[in-house]
Amino acid sequence: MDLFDVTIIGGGPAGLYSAFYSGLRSMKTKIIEVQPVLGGKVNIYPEKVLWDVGGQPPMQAQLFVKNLINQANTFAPTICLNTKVEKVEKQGEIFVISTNKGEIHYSKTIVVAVGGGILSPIKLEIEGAEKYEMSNLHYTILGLERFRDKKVLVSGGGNGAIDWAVELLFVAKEVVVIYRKDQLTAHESQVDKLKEHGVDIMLNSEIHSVISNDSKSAIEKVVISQNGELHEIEVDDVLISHGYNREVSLEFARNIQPIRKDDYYLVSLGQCKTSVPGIFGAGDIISYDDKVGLLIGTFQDAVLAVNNAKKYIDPKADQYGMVSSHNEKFAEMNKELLEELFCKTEASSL
Ligand SMILES: Cc1cc2nc3c(=O)[nH]c(=O)nc-3n(C[C@H](O)[C@H](O)[C@H](O)COP(=O)(O)OP(=O)(O)OC[C@H]3O[C@@H](n4cnc5c(N)ncnc54)[C@H](O)[C@@H]3O)c2cc1C
Repeated sequence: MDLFDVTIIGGGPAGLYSAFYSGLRSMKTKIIEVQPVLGGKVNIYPEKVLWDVGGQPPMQAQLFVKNLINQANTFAPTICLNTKVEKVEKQGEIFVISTNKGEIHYSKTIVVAVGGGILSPIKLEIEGAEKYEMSNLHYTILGLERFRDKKVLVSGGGNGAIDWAVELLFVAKEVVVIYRKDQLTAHESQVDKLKEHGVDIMLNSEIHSVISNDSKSAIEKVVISQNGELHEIEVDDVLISHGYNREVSLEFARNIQPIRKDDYYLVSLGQCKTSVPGIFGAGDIISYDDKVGLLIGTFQDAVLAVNNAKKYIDPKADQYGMVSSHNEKFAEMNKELLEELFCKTEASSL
């Protein structure tokens, strides 16, 4: 039996940072991820610029994911892609994890980092809307250039929608935002940017129907219902950002059953509240008072989960890992990095 100290279910930001941190704590680590790539839901906004990750310069999400994956690989965890965890059981002291491939994985502890689960965007509920997905109806932005000099209607008022609207300001000819509530719910500074650019923000508004071109392959006009009145708006592209449906199909054996609050697992100091010890949680899937569903939150969650997993396996272990500047695991790597930096400084001063 190939027994791991910790098996991390989900290879998004929380799972990736957990893998780095468990390596730091000398734990034999495995990540199991259902998608063919690591990075979690950050992969649905690859071109978005992230400004709010502490200590990082503003960077596109795809570079952030690349950095996260590199960091997660520091201690060479075992990584299983295209593998969906279907069931977790505990036999004696060991967790037995079954996957959709019929494989069984064995682990002393589990970190649940399944985030939003398996995501699919909430689609526009208009009959036949799917046929425009091949042309100008979008649920995410995979390349901003596509929208250069276009008039784009963005439907949605949360952070996802408004962040996209702000990104579009720099390429699109015109951006119009519509939202069904009477107030946008996104971060204030982003909303302010839209206002500064004079973006037309229609509140209490929903898409009523769409009017297509003669070939019926693209949306030409969107009919908006606002306070009972209908308005037609000409568009080049429509971006729907109404959130995501989540499939959280991970099953726990009857004798485990984590305590949930809505769809989320309740944790205390990284430990999932279940009837058996040894299951920890990190990232968007967990809930505790004032939990922040942002990237920075996932890192703190991961550290707590891993430190407590370490302590569970070895009660005599330190509660915290040594900070990287003092940690002997990095001594050789630090030397190499510093030498490289020194050479660069020498070269630039010549
Ligand atoms: C449009 C959008 C924009 C955002 N912008 C920002 C931003 O600017 N700044 C910021 O800080 N945060 C932002 N966020 C939030 C941020 O992306 C999340 O907080 C973060 O991705 C959560 O990481 P996670 O690892 O907990 O979950 P996820 O990223 O959801 O990763 C979970 C992983 O688990 C996998 N998984 C699920 N079920 C299983 C299973 N049964 N078996 C195996 N694998 C499984 C999934 O495939 C996924 O890869 C944004 C989110 C969205 C949707």
